[in-house]
Amino acid sequence: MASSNGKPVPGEEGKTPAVAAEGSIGGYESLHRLLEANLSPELFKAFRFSADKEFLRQARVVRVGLIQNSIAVPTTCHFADQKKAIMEKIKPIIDAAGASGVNILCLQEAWTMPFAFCTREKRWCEFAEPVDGESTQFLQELAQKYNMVIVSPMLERDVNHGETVWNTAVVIGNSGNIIGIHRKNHIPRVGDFNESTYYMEGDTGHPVFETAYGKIAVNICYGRHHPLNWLAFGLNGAEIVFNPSATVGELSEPMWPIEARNAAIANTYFVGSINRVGTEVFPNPFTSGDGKPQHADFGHFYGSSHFSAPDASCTPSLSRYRDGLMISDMDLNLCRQIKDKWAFRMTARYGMYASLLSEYLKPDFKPQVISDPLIKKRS
Ligand SMILES: NC(=O)NCCC(=O)O
Repeated sequence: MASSNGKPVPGEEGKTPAVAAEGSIGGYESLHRLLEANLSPELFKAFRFSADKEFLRQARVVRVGLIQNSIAVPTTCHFADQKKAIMEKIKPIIDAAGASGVNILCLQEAWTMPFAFCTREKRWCEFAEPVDGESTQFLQELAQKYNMVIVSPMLERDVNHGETVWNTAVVIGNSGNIIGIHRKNHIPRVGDFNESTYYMEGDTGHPVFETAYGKIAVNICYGRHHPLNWLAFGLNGAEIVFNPSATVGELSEPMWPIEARNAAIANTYFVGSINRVGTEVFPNPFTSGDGKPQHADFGHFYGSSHFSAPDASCTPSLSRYRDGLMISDMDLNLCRQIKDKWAFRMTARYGMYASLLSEYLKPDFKPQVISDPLIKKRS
């Protein structure tokens, strides 16, 4: 269940990705493991993020967990059986997190269902639940049992507003209470990620949830490509931002190890990145609008969940093809220490950017381009 020792899968050493074990990369569990083995920088070694000892503040070490998993049964099974099976599958992993003393745990995007938004079939909306529905109740019990904050990204049915559907994260406090929700801000329009067929851009802004263990926020999946989204959670004071995701190798794997680390550095907080694992095959084939043949799966969800820290360090990632629980201890004092060191907040020139953005939003905006007059003379 935990991450591997980072060595190539036996018998797969040095093989190209095409012939390696299902989903491995050159015989390594993940891209992080490949980099770790071949570059061996200190920065790839941390499972514990420490901070300098302070005289006037106690250390604020929290234990944080991330769960990545494949679906439990085929997507052709009865919906009720799929929901039941995924809960049964995830429970022992949450139990393991609880037994390990995890304080804050985050699950993957839309964890209660297959990531069926590639299909554009509306029947998958049946998986949507009210914020206080079945999956939340299931997690509330576990949160209370283990005195653990749990972040539950799920498909929400807003019964009070015309039964609308949202991609939502429910934040459950360590007493089993619902602290609040955040709805995904940026909805992808790329590849087979046809999520805009199902739900709209979120209306909850950039909430930071003050929990018993620290200030946390949730930047759901595609929001990780938007630096201002990361910034806004930082401006509201987040110390840990989770990025529960569902993304496939062909589309985003080269970006995956970079974006979260960059966000952690630029915004001086910790980031917990989570991705699904495996290939989910759907009953009916669909097309991607690119002239290529129809297909019945999204591609390979490459896992590779990991933590990034404000000092540019990060953990190795979990496997790109197996379920996993990543646990890391982090001293949240590091956020302020790095703020003091680098002064990114103080040097940020927010006013200058606010003026540019407000000009940009006007219909008569003209980009600030100064042309070389000689170019015009020549043409
Ligand atoms: N779930 C989701 O938003 N995926 C979009 C693809 C990506 O951002 O890599």
